Amino acid sequence: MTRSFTISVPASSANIGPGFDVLGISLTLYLKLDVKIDPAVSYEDPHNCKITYEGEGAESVPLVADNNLITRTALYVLRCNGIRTFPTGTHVNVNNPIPLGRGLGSSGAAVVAGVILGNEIGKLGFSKQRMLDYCLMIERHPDNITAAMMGGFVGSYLRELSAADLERIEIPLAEVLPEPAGGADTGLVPPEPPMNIGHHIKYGWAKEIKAIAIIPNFELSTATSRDVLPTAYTRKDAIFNLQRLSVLTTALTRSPPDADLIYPAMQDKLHQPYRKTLVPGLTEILASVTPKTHPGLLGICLSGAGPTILALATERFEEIAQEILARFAKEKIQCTWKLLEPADDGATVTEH
Ligand SMILES: Nc1ncnc2c1ncn2[C@@H]1O[C@H](COP(=O)(O)OP(=O)(O)O)[C@@H](O)[C@H]1O
Ligand SMILES: N[C@@H](CCOP(=O)(O)O)C(=O)O
Repeated sequence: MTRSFTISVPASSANIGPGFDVLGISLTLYLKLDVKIDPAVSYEDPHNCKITYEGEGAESVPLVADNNLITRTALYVLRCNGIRTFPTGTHVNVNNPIPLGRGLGSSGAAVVAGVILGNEIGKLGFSKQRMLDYCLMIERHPDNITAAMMGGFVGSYLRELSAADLERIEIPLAEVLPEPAGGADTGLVPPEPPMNIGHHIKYGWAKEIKAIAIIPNFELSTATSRDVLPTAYTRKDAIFNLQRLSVLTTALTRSPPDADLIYPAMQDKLHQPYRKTLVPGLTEILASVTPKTHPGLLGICLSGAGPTILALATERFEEIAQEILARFAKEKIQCTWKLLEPADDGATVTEH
């Protein structure tokens, strides 16, 4: 029997200033997979999976099942559960409006979509909480993944794992995801993730607050942007962030939002100062676009690992965006911008 369904997963912005690897907001920009399984059709593919792709990344994303992040993730979930390939006649059409490598959680959305795809195809019946465990074996900071899966404005942490569980989660990624084998199935059974790796809480969000994403026209991989970070911090800098984080999560729930509280609470000393070398103009933009110069602005930060800038505001969205665009233009960087809101439902599956 033919089956078709759609998986929808939102983009996300991680960190929100001081919440490095902790805070995330899902955003109303959705990666969509239209999946059709027709056993009467046979695709010439060793994994029985035909991938078609539209949108961001269409020129670069591989369309081979064991090489594409979405289907490779789905294969990992299936193989952990004793299923080697997609069912005969699987067609996955990807529609992706999330720009790649810009700090808007494209890889997080792809991993979440892949885990949900594996769960649906294998009829595994996992809860979102269990699916998070699978996601966290692949993308190991929980901020984007949790926001994309659960939706809304979320805080998350990783449970301290037992020595045996730690061994399972610390194995190299190449041993978790099936390696592109050019068609040959190596027979590898990947390790199942430990239970309940990630814990999260969903905060409220003041209805007046919208998110302006200013997106530069260059990619910055999360890995490169993490490589510039130090391995140790001073107590002073850790306390600086913790103090702001403790205020910010509640300040963003209060109506009307208080810019005097939120703007300083979105300052950070753990990642943004180190990433300025990768995003020309970053320090100047963060310091000079303020609620005083731009009424309506509440706070401003690097979105995820960058290079996108996220400005939270209640009004004058166009004006704020144009100011940041002009500042990037001085650095010879062209940008686009989008006005977004938290995507409350997170990832969803709709049967047709
Ligand atoms: N829709 C997608 N399909 C396949 N691969 C994707 C998709 N989205 C992202 N990726 C992979 O993730 C990479 C970007 O991840 P990353 O550097 O973490 O940036 P981002 O901030 O966008 O998450 C891309 O280069 C690509 O390899
Ligand atoms: N906390 C991570 C978040 C990375 O987000 P992405 O959207 O850039 O993938 C980090 O700051 O490295």
